[in-house]
Amino acid sequence: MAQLYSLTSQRDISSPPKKPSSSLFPSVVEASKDLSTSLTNAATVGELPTSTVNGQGEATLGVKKRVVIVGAGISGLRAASVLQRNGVEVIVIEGRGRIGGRIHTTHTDQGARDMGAAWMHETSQNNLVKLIPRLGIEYYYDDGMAIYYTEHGRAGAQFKAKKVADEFADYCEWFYDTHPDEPDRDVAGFVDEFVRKHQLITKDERAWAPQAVKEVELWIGTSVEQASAKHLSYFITERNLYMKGGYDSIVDWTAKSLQSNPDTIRLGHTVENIVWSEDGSMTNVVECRLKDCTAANFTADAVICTIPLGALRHELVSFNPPLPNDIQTGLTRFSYGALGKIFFEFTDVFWSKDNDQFIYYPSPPELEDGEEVYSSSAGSGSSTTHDNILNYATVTINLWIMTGSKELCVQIAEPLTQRIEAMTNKKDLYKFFEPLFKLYRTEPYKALPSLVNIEKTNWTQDPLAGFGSYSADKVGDEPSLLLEALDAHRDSRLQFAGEHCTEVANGCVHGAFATGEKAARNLLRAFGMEMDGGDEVSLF
Ligand SMILES: Cc1cc2nc3c(=O)[nH]c(=O)nc-3n(C[C@H](O)[C@H](O)[C@H](O)COP(=O)(O)OP(=O)(O)OC[C@H]3O[C@@H](n4cnc5c(N)ncnc54)[C@H](O)[C@@H]3O)c2cc1C
Repeated sequence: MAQLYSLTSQRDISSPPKKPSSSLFPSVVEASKDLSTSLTNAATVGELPTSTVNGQGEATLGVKKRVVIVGAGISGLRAASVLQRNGVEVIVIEGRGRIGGRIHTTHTDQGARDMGAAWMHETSQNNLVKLIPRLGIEYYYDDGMAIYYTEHGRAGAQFKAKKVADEFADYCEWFYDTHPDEPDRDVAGFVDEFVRKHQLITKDERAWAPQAVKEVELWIGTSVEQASAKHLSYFITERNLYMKGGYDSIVDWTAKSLQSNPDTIRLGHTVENIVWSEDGSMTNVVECRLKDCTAANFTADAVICTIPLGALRHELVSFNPPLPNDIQTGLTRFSYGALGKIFFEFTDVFWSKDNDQFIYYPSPPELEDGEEVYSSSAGSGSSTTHDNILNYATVTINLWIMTGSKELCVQIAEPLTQRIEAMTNKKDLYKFFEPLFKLYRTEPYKALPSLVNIEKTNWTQDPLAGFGSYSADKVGDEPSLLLEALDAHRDSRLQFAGEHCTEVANGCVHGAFATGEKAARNLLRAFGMEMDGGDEVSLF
């Protein structure tokens, strides 16, 4: 798969798209033919245009517009269903053999495992929550009291490092609100300075608060050493809702209207190149490669590209002509993170049955004077001299409480995600994580029960996921540049959608969903078509 992509990104698309002649129909075929000859065995789909292209973006009476949507993730599916409902012919091109993209539920006899999105975030503002009662989805707000651990065991009620970390996050937001011209810096460095200057915290809190800040890594998917302090997304008050049966029910609902025609969603088609025009004066062509290496082209009045930010940044799809400068600049100033998950199934539940999450903070480095920061009652010495999971912040989900399965899901962030996702030996994998499970035992004198099964994510190995999980603000990023650029091109026949195309709910399913709807609406407006009033989950 990676090889296919590297070939793609180097391919020279030498023939520029043709301007239509005064007779529009022939020009559409011409453009398709020219492009199909540039690919061996290319089958051009849509040679009979469903609409005329008049260069003005006006709808032509009685002729259906066609839009090709690249990607059958939540944003692409939503875009397609909104367009279809409003009378547009849609074709969704998807590289995988399944729909859903970064929503991927696997089902075992123990229950559902969400390898990608698992929670509905910001539940007070998230319109998708309306689907929970409507579809009768079983849910659980897993925001009960978490247990905090260090390598020395369970932290007590007076462990205030987390509070100091929250205070730092407040300070960070205030600082950049009031000093917008101050240079960005990494979160790790900024929190170190914060605790050093803080005169009212204890020595232990000064040492542990920067460790507690690392909990944010499991939200943003990247390390505090890389994360931007200026754009730190820190979630303190919102509620999160977990769907016990898996997130795929939301994907299925979104895709339902598209599945009545089996030709609407084309699975196993990897898009390599998009020939596009901003103003509709030329036909758009989406060029794909199938698993058996044959090629297929799809012509359209417009294209919505929903491939992940990581894929755009790696230039895994080429654009002809190249993307406008403002969009290209925006792409370079918005980074991509890598949250990973590993599911461990055991023969028995050995952890607390009362708590939703177990949060682990790695030990701080020694203080400058070499003094040990935290004296261990366990007296086992520092585990952090060993190469294991205890050197990293983790958030572990208690699946037993959610689904009754004897499973824990450990969440990790980059750069550890890349390393773990590349591991193939399950024995080595378990050995790496085992010290964490030993800590979580409610009866520490007992041996751990047998491991039944391990399943891990592989987003960082996957070009269709852009080699990561979702967008992340790293030092020096300015995500508003991309969003402003997309807005400046809101009438373009090449639209972008996906979790990276929004400031609100960025990185989340409901954010991605809304961008699909927005891109569809932009096109309907550009086509001069009436829009319906939306449905119950519309954000407009
Ligand atoms: C581990 C993990 C945990 C997460 N947890 C949560 C959570 O709890 N809550 C939450 O709200 N969000 C979460 N997210 C984020 C959420 O999953 C995404 O924001 C959302 O699903 C993105 O949808 P999308 O449509 O933008 O992109 P995608 O779902 O990635 O859809 C893009 C589609 O394009 C396809 N594609 C890519 N390249 C090509 C190509 N060249 N040709 C054809 N098709 C292509 C892909 O296969 C994919 O199907 C998580 C993500 C991950 C990875």
